[in-house]
Amino acid sequence: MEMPEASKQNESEHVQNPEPDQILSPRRSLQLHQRKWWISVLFCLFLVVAGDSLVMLLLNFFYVQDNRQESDQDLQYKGTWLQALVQNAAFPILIPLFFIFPSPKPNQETNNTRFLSFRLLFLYLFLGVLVAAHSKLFALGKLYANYGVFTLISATQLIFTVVFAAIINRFKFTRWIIISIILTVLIYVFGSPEFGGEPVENEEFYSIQAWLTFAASVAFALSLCLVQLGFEKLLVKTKRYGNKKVFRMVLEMQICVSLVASLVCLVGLFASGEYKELKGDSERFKKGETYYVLSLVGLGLSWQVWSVGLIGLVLYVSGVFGDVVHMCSSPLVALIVVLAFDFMDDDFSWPRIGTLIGTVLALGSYFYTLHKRNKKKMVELNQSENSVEV
Ligand SMILES: Nc1nc2[nH]cnc2c(=O)[nH]1
Repeated sequence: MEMPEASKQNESEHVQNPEPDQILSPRRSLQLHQRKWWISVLFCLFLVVAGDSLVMLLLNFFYVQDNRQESDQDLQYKGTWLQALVQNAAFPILIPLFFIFPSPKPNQETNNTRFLSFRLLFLYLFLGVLVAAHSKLFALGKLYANYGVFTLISATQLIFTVVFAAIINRFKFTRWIIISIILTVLIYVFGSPEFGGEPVENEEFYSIQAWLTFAASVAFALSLCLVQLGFEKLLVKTKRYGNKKVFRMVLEMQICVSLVASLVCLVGLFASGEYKELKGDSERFKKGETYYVLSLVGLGLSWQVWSVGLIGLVLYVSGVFGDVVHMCSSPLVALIVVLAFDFMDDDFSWPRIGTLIGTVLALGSYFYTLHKRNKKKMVELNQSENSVEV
């Protein structure tokens, strides 16, 4: 059969200009690929830890500056739609990055089918609503009672992530991953930072807080596993971005999901009437309205840094690993909060030093599994090369 002209041209271009990876031996190419992968993983890990630290610093700044002692009792529980909106709304800063990052050629056979676009659209819509829900629920949960109780209940997010990952992603657990998960839960519970948004004693609602935080943890865990499923089944397997996992996928996911989540939170802000309080809130801010706006902008940007890192870890490794890194950052965040704020009774004592050491062990044992997986791939390649030579 006669080959179409365009396809002939494509093929000859392909032969004349092979991709850099194709010039190298398979072994060298795998080595380079694994090195790039490690750099991407470490970069995303850095983003998650930096995002977590910045968010907690700015949240503490926000609530310390909010002059609640000087106003009527119950202001503490308002402003949660605003917090949920801030968690998602700064996504437009990612749009220029999306166009800067290179996109590999899409696969001609599978790209642009209507069915695929519909499924992807549905996934982004569903994830957007889920992210809006956990943003709002976590914001409420944090403000309803003691932060120690909040971390105790929100530690279940990792347990839910593990369960969903086993069901949805068919996640394979190793002994080292299980050790890492157990250590992470302990670190998160015992190494939590101080939080300036705690209510005073007569405002605490433990039973409501428990349910809200529980629901937030389930929604967060489900969103991580669905993001992973979306990457695997809709973006990578269908070769929408060629054969590779590329950072552009992370940006696409984050921009689309945050757009939907921001719209939901915006509707919540107006429908609940919370928007009417923004003026009073900004006037009550000790450092003045400019700092009120700046702290919200800073929070918005910090949440984006965190989310991009988290989704990056889901793409390159898994939802479980993303959650492990997020929760392991807790002792480091606690240390930064001790250094930055002068909260009563908040010091970096031996139990917290212990959680910091635990963090190294938890991440170390997960990294050990990742290292072993990479090594296994290299050994398999060597074996297949040897069997071809024989
Ligand atoms: N997933 C998640 N975990 C948290 N731990 C403390 N705050 C949060 C939050 O807002 N989201």
